[in-house]
Amino acid sequence: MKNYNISIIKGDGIGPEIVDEAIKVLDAVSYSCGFSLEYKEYLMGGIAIDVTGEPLPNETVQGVLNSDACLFGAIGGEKWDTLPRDKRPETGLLKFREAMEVYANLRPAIIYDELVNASTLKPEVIEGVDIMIVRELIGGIYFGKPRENDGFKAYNTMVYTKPEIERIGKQAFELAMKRDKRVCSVDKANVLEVSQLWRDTMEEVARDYPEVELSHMYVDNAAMQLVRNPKQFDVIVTGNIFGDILSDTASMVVGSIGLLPSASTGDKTAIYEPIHGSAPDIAGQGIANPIATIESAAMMLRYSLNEIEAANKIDTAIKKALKDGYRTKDLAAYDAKEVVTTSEMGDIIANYINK
Ligand SMILES: NC(=O)C1=CN([C@@H]2O[C@H](COP(=O)(O)OP(=O)(O)OC[C@H]3O[C@@H](n4cnc5c(N)ncnc54)[C@H](O)[C@@H]3O)[C@@H](O)[C@H]2O)C=CC1
Ligand SMILES: CC(C)CC(=O)C(=O)O
Ligand SMILES: [Mg+2]
Repeated sequence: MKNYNISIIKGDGIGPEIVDEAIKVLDAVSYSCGFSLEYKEYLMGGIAIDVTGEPLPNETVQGVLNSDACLFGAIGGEKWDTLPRDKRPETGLLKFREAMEVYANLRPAIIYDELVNASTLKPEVIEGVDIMIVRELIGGIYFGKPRENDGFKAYNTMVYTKPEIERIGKQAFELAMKRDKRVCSVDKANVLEVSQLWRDTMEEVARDYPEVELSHMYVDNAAMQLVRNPKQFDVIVTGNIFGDILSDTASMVVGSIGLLPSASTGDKTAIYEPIHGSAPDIAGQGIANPIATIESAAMMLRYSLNEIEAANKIDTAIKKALKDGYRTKDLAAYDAKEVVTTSEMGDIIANYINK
């Protein structure tokens, strides 16, 4: 029987709640498809600070590097917000992504037929939406130096090199080749030098993909177009901060931030994580939507473990749970037959794996 080593980072806030549900579903699907998963848990974020004094213990990096794939919840919370920047949970996460060299963050935003009414948009605008946001994850303004805040003047630096843009561009075009062959590159080239390099480099990458149509859009317009007519997008490729913001917007286009999964990939171990944060406002209440994390686990099976049948089974089980009217609180107003807790939603999806 095939056995995979999975590193688990639950993190803070709702992190442990949602990751536990994804593990429940992974256990059901691995049993059903005849492979096994061995989990090892590692610390990152606020919990790691509390236990070890560091937001990213070295053991976590080594453990994840030695695993086949990593499933991650979320980190952060008010308790750690007053720490110096380099000691904060978010810095641990950024350092983690950098250490794993996961430069490509794939964030699919797909409307479930069962949740068309949950979208903030009209059904005719939302039906059939299937967007892949390809966000550059280890460069740009979140990482650029110099960065400083001396209490009077503060600055950050947005930097991209041509090779960094080329590698994320190639990822976007490769994905587009398997989809509708359209890439929209989002930047702010009317104002930023770094965006001009981004745009010019995307044009160069596009020459190797003559079948793919490349368009460019300024990020302010892209934010508007996402809610005006999301179906115009197939693959969106963009930098770190723009992708961060646009994917949260895209989540409400398809109904809830609790629905959007992601894969953070590079040449080492990939990390699978929901796009949302640790949601301290709802932590411990059993109302978080675990679907984004469960779907991230499905992406892990598909991309890192090549267990396609198992990934498809998770997709089908999620759709069945939604079709049968089960909703967590975030979606309670939309065609709910029964409003369920985080843990009940995990149970329902796990039980539907073999039905
Ligand atoms: N990848 C990560 O670990 C991330 C961590 N963060 C951190 O998370 C903390 C909270 O940040 P926020 O800006 O509040 O963003 P957030 O994404 O945690 O929450 C934003 C809003 O969405 C809701 N929400 C999020 N996930 C949900 C789910 N699964 N089901 C139902 N509702 C959900 C929350 O209750 C909140 O009202 C901060 O410390 C932030 O730095 C933020 C984004 C990503
Ligand atoms: C701490 C942030 C950089 C994480 C975030 O908002 C994200 O990756 O979506
Ligand atoms: Mg974000």
